[in-house]
Amino acid sequence: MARRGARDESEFRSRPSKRGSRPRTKLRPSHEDAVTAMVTGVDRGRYTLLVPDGETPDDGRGAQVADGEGSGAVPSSSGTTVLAMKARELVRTRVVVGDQVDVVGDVTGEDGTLARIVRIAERSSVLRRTADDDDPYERIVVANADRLVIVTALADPPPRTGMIDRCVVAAYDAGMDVLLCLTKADLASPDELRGLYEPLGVQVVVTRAARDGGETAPARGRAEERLPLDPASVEEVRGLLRGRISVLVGHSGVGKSTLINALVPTAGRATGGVNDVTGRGRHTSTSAVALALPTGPDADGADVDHDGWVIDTPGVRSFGLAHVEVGHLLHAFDDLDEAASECPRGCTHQADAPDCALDDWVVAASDDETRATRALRLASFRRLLASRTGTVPREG
Ligand SMILES: Nc1nc2c(ncn2[C@@H]2O[C@H](COP(=O)(O)OP(=O)(O)OP(=O)(O)O)[C@@H](O)[C@H]2O)c(=O)[nH]1
Ligand SMILES: [Zn+2]
Repeated sequence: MARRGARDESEFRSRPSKRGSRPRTKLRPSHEDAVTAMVTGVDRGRYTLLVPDGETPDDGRGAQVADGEGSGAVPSSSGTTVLAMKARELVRTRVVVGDQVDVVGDVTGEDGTLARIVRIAERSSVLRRTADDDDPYERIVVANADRLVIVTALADPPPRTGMIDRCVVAAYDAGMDVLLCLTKADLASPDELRGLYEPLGVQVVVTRAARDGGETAPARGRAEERLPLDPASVEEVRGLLRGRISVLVGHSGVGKSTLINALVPTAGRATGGVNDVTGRGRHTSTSAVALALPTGPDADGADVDHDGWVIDTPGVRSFGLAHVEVGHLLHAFDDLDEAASECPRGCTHQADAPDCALDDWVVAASDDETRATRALRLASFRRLLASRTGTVPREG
C-alpha cells in the first residue's frame, strides 16, 4: 500500500498556511548544537526521549535532521534516555510519542537533568484518537508509526468486528498498514475472523497460551504473574514487527499486555487487572509509550542493530474517523479505487448507491472464483465505510 502524506494540519491550525510552514526553518540556525531524538513517553509536560548512540553535538556530524522524506528508516533503539521539556516557542505545539525532535541542553540523561525540545520533524504518519467526553477534540496520539497492530481476543472477551473495522479505517487513513493479531487461539478458532479480514489485504497473525500440561486457562485475577504464551506464536509476531514502528491497540482483557511482555521482557506491563501479590492496581497510565524490541539475530542469524519499536496505547479506546474521506479510504485499495473511477459523481459506494461501479466490477469478473473473491472484498470494504460513519457505539 502506498504511503500517504502526513495529515497533521490540524495540529498547526493557528498557522496561516497549512503546508510548508515547518517550524524548523525558523529555529534551525539558532540550534546548531541540537541532537535528534525520538519521543518514547509523554507525562504531564515531561517528555522521555531516546537519543541514539553517536548522536552527540561533537561527534563531527552535527545534528541529524529527520526529514519526512527519510521516513523509511526506523530510529535506532539503542542510546541514552533523556528527560526533556518543550522550548517556549513550542508551547502551542503538540509533541507525541513517535515524534522525532531536535533537543538542546543537557542530554547526558543524568538524574535531575532536563533537556529542551526545540523542533519537531515533519511526521510521516499521524494516528488520532477519537474525541471523548473529557476532551472534545480528536488528538494525535502517535506519530511516525507505520503499522497498526489490532490486538483482538478470539474469546474472553469475544471479538467485536465493529471495533476492528474502525481501527482498520483509522490505520489506512493514517497511511499505516494493519496487522490483525488474534489472541487466545487456545480458546477459539481464528477462521471466521480470517475470512472477514484477509479479503481486505489485512495481515493476520494468531497467538495462544502455551500448552503447559494444564488444560484449563489460569483463572482471571489470580496471583499468577505471567501467562506463558506459545513461544512459536510470539516469534511469529516478532518477525512481523521487526524493523517497523508498530502501534498496538486493543481493549482491556484481550491479552495485549501479556503479548507486549512476551515481546519485550523488560516492559513490565501490568496484566490481568489487580495484582494480588503486590497489591498494586492495574496500570493507570493512559498515555502511549514506545518500547524498543530487543535486538537479536534476524531470520538469517545475522545480528541486527535494532529491531524496531512497539508503541503501547493504554486507554486509547477508539480512533477519530470524523475527518476520514471516502476517497481517501478508497486509495488504500488499488483495485477498488480504479473500478470506482467509473462511478457517478458523488457516489457513496455504499450498498444502496445507485449505479455504483463497484457492483459492476464484481459482475464483470472473468470466472466464478474471482467473482466470489471480489464480492467478499467489496462487502468488507462497505463494512469499513459504514463503520466510519460512527454508527458503531464506542466500546470499552
Ligand atoms: N487463554 C488465554 N488467556 C490469555 C492469553 N493471553 C492473555 N490471556 C489472559 O487474559 C487476561 C488479560 O490479559 P492482559 O494481557 O492483562 O490483557 P490486556 O489486553 O493487557 O488488558 P488490560 O490488562 O486490562 O489492559 C489475563 O488473565 C491473561 O493471562 C491467551 O493467549 N490465552
Ligand atoms: Zn461507487
